Amino acid sequence: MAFEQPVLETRNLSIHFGGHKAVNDVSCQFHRGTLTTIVGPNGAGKTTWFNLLSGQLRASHGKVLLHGEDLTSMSASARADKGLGRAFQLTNLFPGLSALENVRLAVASQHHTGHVFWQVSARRRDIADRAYELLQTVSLAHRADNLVANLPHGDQRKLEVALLLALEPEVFMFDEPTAGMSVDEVPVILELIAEIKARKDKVVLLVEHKMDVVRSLSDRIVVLHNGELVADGEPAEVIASPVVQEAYLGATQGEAS
Ligand SMILES: Nc1ncnc2c1ncn2[C@@H]1O[C@H](COP(=O)(O)OP(=O)(O)OP(=O)(O)O)[C@@H](O)[C@H]1O
Repeated sequence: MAFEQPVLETRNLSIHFGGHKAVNDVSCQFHRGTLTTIVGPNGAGKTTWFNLLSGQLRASHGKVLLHGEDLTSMSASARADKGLGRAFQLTNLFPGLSALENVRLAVASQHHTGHVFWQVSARRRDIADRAYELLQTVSLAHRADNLVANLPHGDQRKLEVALLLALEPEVFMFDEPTAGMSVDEVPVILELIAEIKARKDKVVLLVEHKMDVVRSLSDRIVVLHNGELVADGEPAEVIASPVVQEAYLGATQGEAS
């Protein structure tokens, strides 16, 4: 693994809002088959760094590379086409369509076949089958015909994961995927993330505050504090490090323990 080229890399990635350095000089590499959790106290720069990766924000300085290709000046949609997939906390769902229609649209966007008449109906069938299969994967088959606007919050979050799976990205980015979910809904999402990790062919990046989740899923933890990368390594080692204890005890007492 150490000799493999990284799938994703940031080099000196920075963004400044006026004089405030929200992300400052962050360099790290992510390899295929790994799950890395980005932790840090509130305001540390985690979401901003995600935004710089996915293209919602443009860097003031530094680079984002995917397989060595510089994506830094590309739009968010161009980066998504290249393989950077991000779950967007419900903003990419169509509330007026059913759960199945939402997934079908995402699957259809990935199927580029010809327009020969006999191919069209076979293609439609494939897309519908795949969409239904993805709903089953996220335990939402029973909600297939429900309008998204009427789904409980937890089901909407699951649907979002189905949309992300439909896009078959190479890099999965999850920003607090279980936020706002009831306790009984959380395991479905965590198991899905664990399954993606178990496939060993993807890069998974997770922003997460809950330390039990971080511990159970992560191969590696990156710690941001005041926009800077202050620790990066194996979970047990990073969690025990003075810099993490201090960062967490300063802002979210008890969570790092
Ligand atoms: N568009 C913006 N303009 C000005 N300041 C911003 C902007 N976006 C983020 N910031 C600032 O950058 C810093 C990092 O914010 P960010 O949301 O990335 O932190 P975070 O680690 O994700 O926090 P949380 O855990 O609370 O979600 C904060 O001080 C925030 O106020």
